[in-house]
Parts: sequence; C-alpha cells; structure tokens
Amino acid sequence: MKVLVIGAGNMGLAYAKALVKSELLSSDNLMISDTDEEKSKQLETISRFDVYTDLAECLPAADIIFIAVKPYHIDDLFGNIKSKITEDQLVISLMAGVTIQTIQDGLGISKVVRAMPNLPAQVGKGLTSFTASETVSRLELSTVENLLNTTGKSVRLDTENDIDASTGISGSGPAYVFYFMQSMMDAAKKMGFSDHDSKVLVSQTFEGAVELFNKSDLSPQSWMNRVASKGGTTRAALDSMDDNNVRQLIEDAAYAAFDRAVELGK
Ligand SMILES: NC(=O)C1=CN([C@@H]2O[C@H](COP(=O)(O)OP(=O)(O)OC[C@H]3O[C@@H](n4cnc5c(N)ncnc54)[C@H](O)[C@@H]3O)[C@@H](O)[C@H]2O)C=CC1
Ligand SMILES: O=C(O)[C@@H]1CCC=N1
Repeated sequence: MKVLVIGAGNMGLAYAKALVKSELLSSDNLMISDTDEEKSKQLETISRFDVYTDLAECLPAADIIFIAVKPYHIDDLFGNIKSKITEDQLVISLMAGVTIQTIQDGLGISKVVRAMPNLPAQVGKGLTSFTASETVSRLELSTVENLLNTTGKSVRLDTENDIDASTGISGSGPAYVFYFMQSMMDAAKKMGFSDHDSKVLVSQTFEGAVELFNKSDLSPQSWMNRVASKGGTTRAALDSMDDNNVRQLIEDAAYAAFDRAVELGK
C-alpha cells in the first residue's frame, strides 16, 4: 500500500510522521507533497519520506491519498489533479467543512472518507472522527481506521453533520483548552509569577486534572465538587464563572465552530 499526503502543514505533517512511525507503512511507501518549495526543501532534509512539489509525479502511484490543504485551496488542487486521479484511488480528506459530495464532484471519483482530526495528532494523542461514502468497502474502512489510529484514537460517525458537530468539539477543541490555559497563565503573571512558574503552575494543573478525570468514572462536575469546599476559594471562582455565564459562552463557542463547519460546506 502506498500513501500520499497532500499538504505538509500542521496536520498533513503530523499524519505523515505518525504513518511512517507505525508498523503499517514503511517510509518508502509514504509520499508527501506541498506546493511551497521552501517547505518542501526543508522537509527533504529532515524527513525520511519522499517529498514532491509536482503531484503528477507521485499521484499515480498512490492507493490512498490524504488531503490536508486548507479548504480554500481546493479549487486549485482539484483543478490540478482531477485528470490524474482514478476511480480505484481512495481519498481521505482532513479538511474542515468540505463535503464528500464536493470532493466526489471536484475530483470525479467516488471513494471518499471525510475525517476530522485534531492537533494532538502531533504527539499521538489525536482524536479523528470520520465517515465514508457508501462506495468505500468494509475492508477499506478497516484499513482507513488503522491509518487514522496511528495518530491516536478514531471514532466512526454516521453522518457528515456529525463530522461538522465533532469539529466544534474535538477538531477545534484543543484551541479552547489553550484559551483557558492562556487566560490562567495571564492571571498568574498578573499575580507576580515568572513566565516559568506560570507555565509550571498551569501545565501541571491541566495534566493532573485530565489524569484524574481519565482514571475515574466521575464526571467533571463531580470532580469540581471535590475541589470546591463550601464557602472556600474554589466556590468563589466557580460562582464567578457561573455569574458570568461562562458555561453558556463555551457552549456558544462550540456551536459557532459547528455552524462554521456547516457554512464552509456550502
Ligand atoms: N490545524 C488543525 O488543528 C486542524 C486542521 N484541520 C484541517 O487540516 C487542513 C490543513 O490545516 P493545517 O495543516 O493547519 O494547514 P497548514 O496551512 O499548516 O497546511 C496546509 C499546507 O497545504 C499546502 N498546500 C496548499 N495548496 C496545496 C496544493 N495544491 N498542493 C499541495 N500542498 C498545498 C500549503 O503550502 C501548506 O503547507 C485544513 O483543511 C483544516 O481544516 C482539521 C483539524 C484540525
Ligand atoms: O480552524 C479550522 O478551521 C480547523 C478545523 C478544526 C481545527 N482547525
């Protein structure tokens, strides 16, 4: 099996690295392509896989093609590869919002998997949701699942609307966590802590809380109650968040991402 990754950015590169690190694919079976010549040159020096700037040279050899360009790149990309791609090749799109139908029409093929990864894929802790066109066989789906799992966990969803919804939770979600972390670090610095100490205070707090959550059956709400004593400091913080409607604002933010994913598909 030969795999081509189109787009060597945050996500494409995370996938390419995870794929060659796994036992599923040797580095000679992974090709990567990016139109950015500077980036390609740099990649050639640091990576073990074949790097191409011209898709015509590598596309025909690929059984599976990951598309990891930005949604606004697809007109150029599809125009370039439509005449070269064939019906037996399977496309896995990592692009937010872009529908299976758009990819099938744009490329004149039918086997398409639409996946929504997230950035922790870079450290093997990603979550990729995916759904597939009916023309993708069970055997191919199982191969796809194995490929996606090289970056962490995967979840197969029934509909493309579910993929858009998961974009609002897990796809964009790491940024919400970083938002929270940045706000806490800013508060720590305002309280007089050094950059280094602010980072340690915040990162260890996140890591510890996530580990507690993962190693138990308790809900986040139950864990909150264990931290908060009656009339204590945590209750003061949680009351402040509730008074400012922070829960609702986070829900609104997740829906804003979901809605944007739907909008990108139109
Ligand atoms: N960054 C993230 O956390 C996530 C990104 N995604 C999706 O992944 C896709 C890529 O996002 P990033 O990696 O963050 O973007 P990026 O901007 O880091 O990478 C995109 C790469 O595609 C290259 N490119 C553009 N047109 C090309 C073409 N015609 N042929 C070959 N390469 C081309 C660019 O030079 C660039 O290196 C997007 O569609 C995004 O929706 C999905 C989930 C999470
Ligand atoms: O912001 C974006 O559009 C992409 C999709 C999910 C995370 N990053």
